[in-house]
Formats: sequence, C-alpha cells, structure tokens
Amino acid sequence: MSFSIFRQESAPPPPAPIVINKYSDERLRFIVKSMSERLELYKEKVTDQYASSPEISPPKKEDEEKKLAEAKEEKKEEKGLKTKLKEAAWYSVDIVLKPMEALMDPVLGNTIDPFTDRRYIAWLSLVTMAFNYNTWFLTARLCFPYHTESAMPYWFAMDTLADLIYLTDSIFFQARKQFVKGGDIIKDREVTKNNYRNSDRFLLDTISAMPFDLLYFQFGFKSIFRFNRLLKADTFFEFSDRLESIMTKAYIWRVIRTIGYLLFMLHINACLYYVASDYQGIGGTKWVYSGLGSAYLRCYYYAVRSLINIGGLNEPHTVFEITFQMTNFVVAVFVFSSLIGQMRDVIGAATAGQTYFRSSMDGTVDYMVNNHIPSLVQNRVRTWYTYTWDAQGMLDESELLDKMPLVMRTAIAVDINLTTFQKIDLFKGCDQQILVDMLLRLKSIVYLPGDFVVKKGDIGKEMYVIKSGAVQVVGGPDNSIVFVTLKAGCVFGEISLLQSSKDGGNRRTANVKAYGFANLFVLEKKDLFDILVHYPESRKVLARKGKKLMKAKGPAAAKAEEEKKKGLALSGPRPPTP
Ligand SMILES: Nc1nc2c(ncn2[C@@H]2O[C@@H]3COP(=O)(O)O[C@H]3[C@H]2O)c(=O)[nH]1
Repeated sequence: MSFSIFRQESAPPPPAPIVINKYSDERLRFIVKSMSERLELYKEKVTDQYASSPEISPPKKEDEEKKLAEAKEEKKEEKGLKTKLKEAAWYSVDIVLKPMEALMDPVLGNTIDPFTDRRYIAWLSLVTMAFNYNTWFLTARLCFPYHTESAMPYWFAMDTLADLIYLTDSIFFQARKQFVKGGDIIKDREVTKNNYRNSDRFLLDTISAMPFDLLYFQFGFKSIFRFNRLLKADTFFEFSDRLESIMTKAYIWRVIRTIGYLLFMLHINACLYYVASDYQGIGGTKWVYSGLGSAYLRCYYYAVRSLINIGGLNEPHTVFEITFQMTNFVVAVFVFSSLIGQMRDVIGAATAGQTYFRSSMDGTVDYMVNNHIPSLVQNRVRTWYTYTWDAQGMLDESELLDKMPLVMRTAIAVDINLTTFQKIDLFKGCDQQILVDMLLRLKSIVYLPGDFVVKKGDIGKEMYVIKSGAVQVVGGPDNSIVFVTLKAGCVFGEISLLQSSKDGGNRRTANVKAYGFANLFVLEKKDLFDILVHYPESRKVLARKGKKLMKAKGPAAAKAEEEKKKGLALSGPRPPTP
C-alpha cells in the first residue's frame, strides 16, 4: 500500500528534453543565462550604482575638494605675489610722485568732482586740444612732406608740450577723480588713485604716453612713432559729455562736434590723396596733385569735391586712379550720409520743442477750421498759443516735470515759487510744508486780455495765484466797475473755495477778468483739501480766514461796495467841505 502511496506522491521523472537542434538549444540556454545575469545586475544597480560598474568609479569627493582647495590656494598665492609686486612697484613710483602731487593739492584739492568742477572741465578742454593736435597733425605730417629741417624744432617743441599735457592729466587729474561705488561717492585720494590705476583708461593712457618717439634715433624723425598718442580719445569724449551737461544750449556743441568729424574725414581723404599722388608721381598725370600751390589746400579741395560728390574732378585714367576714386565715392556715400543724418538728428533734437508747438498749434487750427469756429475765437486761440510759447517756452510745464522724481520736482518748485507763496497773506500761520505740497500740485495757465477767469455765481473749484500780469475784480452793469486790481503774487478765488457748499457758500462772489495777459497758477479745491487732511491745524486757520473773507468781501459786502461805487458814479465825488 505504502509503496503505492509512495509512487503516487513522488513526481514523475521529467520528460527528456526535446532537442530539435543541438546548436539552437545551446544558444537559447546561453541567452536565458545572460538575461538572468543581467537582471541580477540591474537589481544591484538599483541599490548601489557603482557596485557593479567597475568602469565608473564613484567620485572621490574628498580628493577632489582637496585638489580644488589646493589649486585655489596656489592661485591665491600667485595673485598675492602679483599684487605684492605691483604694490612694491607703485610704492617706488609714489616716492617720486607724492611730492609733486602734494604741490598740486592746494590748487586741485584732495579729489576732483568730475561732474561739477568747472576747473576740471577747463582742463579737459586743454587735453582735448592736445589730442586734436596729435590727431590732425600726426596724420598730416605722416603724409605731407612737413618734416623739413627748419620745421622740425617747432614740431618737437609742440610734441613735447602735448606730451606734458598728457602726463599731467594722468598723474594729477585722472588719479584724483571721484567715482561712485555702490551708490557712495568715493572721495578718498588713495582709493581714487587705485581705482584709476586699475582701470582700462589707465592702460590706454599709459600706452598713449609711451615714448616710442625714441625710435627717431634709429629710423629718423617720423610721426608714425607718435600714433599711440591717439589712444587718448577717451578724454575727448569725456570732455564732450561734460561740456554738453553744463551748456544751456548743448546742441551748439553737438553741431560743432559733427562738423569737426566731417572736416576730419575730409582731412584724412586729403592726406590719402596726397599719398596716392606721390605714389603715382606728383604732377605725373592729370588726376594727381599737380605740385603747384599749397599741397594741403589743393588736396583738401580735391577731398571736398570728391567726398561730397560735387564732381568737376579730373577723370582718373590708370587702374590705381580709378580704384582710388571709386573707393572715395563709395565711402563718401556711407560716411557722409551717416554724418549728415547725425547732423539732422542734432538739429531736430534742438528744435523739437518748437516743432511740437507748431504741430499742436497747426492741429488745433485745422480742427477749428474744419468745425467752422468763428474767426474771432480762432484768433484768440492763436494768440493764446503764441503768447504761451513766448512766455514759457513750452505749452505745458507739468509735462516736463512729471518725468522727474519727487525730490527733484520739489527742489525746482521750491526754488521757483516758494518765496512768492510765503508772502501770501492767506497762508500766513499755516504749516510751511503745506506750501511745498501746494507747489507740487500747481498748474500754470495763461489768460488773454479780457478773459473771465472767474464768473460770479459759478461754483468755485479752483483758486488762483498770479504768476505774472494782473487781473481785475469787476462788477456792476456791464462789469464796468473795477473793485480792485490784483497783481503778481496775489491770490483770488479763495473765498468760494474755503466755504462749504451749504447755503450756496461755495459760489463765486465776484467776476474776475484778466487785465492784459495773465499767467496764473491754478490750485484745485480737491488738491487743496487732499493736502489739508494731513494738517488739521492749518485747516482750521484757513477755515477761520475764509469766514473772515466772506464777511469782508462776500455777497453782502460786495453789494454795499457796488452801491457805494454806483452812488459815486452817479453823483460824482463830494465837494470838499469849505
Ligand atoms: N467779492 C469780492 N471778491 C474779491 C475782492 N477782492 C478780490 N476778490 C476775489 O475775487 C474772487 C471771486 O471768486 P471767489 O468768491 O471764489 O473769491 C474772490 C476773491 O478771491 C472783493 O473786494 N470782493
């Protein structure tokens, strides 16, 4: 029985593998084996990516960090050594320079503010002259035969003078220039000096001052050895910027500068023409310089005719001449068109205000003509435009000031109008800050002769301060009675403004008419009350003054005054008592 059980429990022997092809069977076995190996490998990789990938060794962090630190240290040391060497070199230079610098201290001060110091700008003009001397004369001397025996001492003297100016600029001026670092103005002399010495400008200045002229001894007196002097161009541009910033009419300088560029292009062309003529043989053909008269003048004349495309030149014949002439024409098209474009921009910017005024006036006139506005009104509008432009040089001052930060606007407003406002009786006893706040919200407006600024009975929404001209408070039939004439610095329109709207207290108490052209400041009620919210004490003061004014000049007082004036007009002045 047990035998039978045993037989039932034990598994039957596996069937003999079916071998179809011995080779493919082995192949399959191999594939299965490598797949299971691969599976194991991936499993391992999930837990430790470097364990089964001997080709990728895990980064040895510590080693790398150590190496990096060492490299850094080495660099630091190298840098430290360089700085030390540099410092030592400058130390020895300073031993020579410091006594000289000390001599200049009383004249130039410890440091120079390059933006506002006029002495610095005057100095820059001298350096610019030296730079221009080098630019114009070095090129001329290189091309024209100007290094004659007799002229050489003069050239030498002038060159030395220009070099001295360059050196003085680098040693005494540039090293003292204040600069801005992280918003701070650096005025420490040692720091300004180091800043200059580490700048690109210093590098260029140093190269420009290098005495390559010493090569004269080897190669003779040739201006080419001084061409490094042209690297001082930065000073010229700095001078140009500074001059523009201090000039009231900067466009004048811009026009001069652009003309200068134009003349210099012609100068270079004249030099090249002379060289080309010399190469061809002076007077050799009809196209080249003939050799007669002043060489520079004749060549410059050629350059003007050629570059400005005036024409009327002798025809070039040789290949060289044709190529030269053609290049001249092509260059002229690009260079001159851009220079003339630049000139147009400069003049356009200078007259931008005028153009804006013209276009807005033309636009308004067109609008009035299209809408058949009576010619009387049209003429008044034209007069307003012309007078406003003549009086303030712009139509809307606030447009210009709006772009500035508040501090600047305040500074300008305080400077122009605060003294006028301080004299106004109405604001006496009020906080001074109120006046400043008011100045910032004023709008300037021009009224023509006879214009009504304020009409009796209207709701008062603005008050006015007279900037220039005069206004009249009028009443009676046909507004023929003049109660009072108010001049520059007076306030009007304040009575209705300071009254509450209850019982119609906010209505204008009189007519106010412009007498002649009146330039007024307008302060809106809303703006005034916005300001007064922050000054309750001043608000009370103004309210009290408003009530007083109402009593003194309000409707009742005005009526009495009117009656009085009417009476006077009918009966004439009373005869003096005998
Ligand atoms: N009613 C009146 N107004 C005057 C007089 N003098 C100047 N004004 C000004 O004329 C303005 C007319 O408008 P408001 O009533 O707002 O404020 C008035 C005053 O500012 C005067 O004698 N009487």
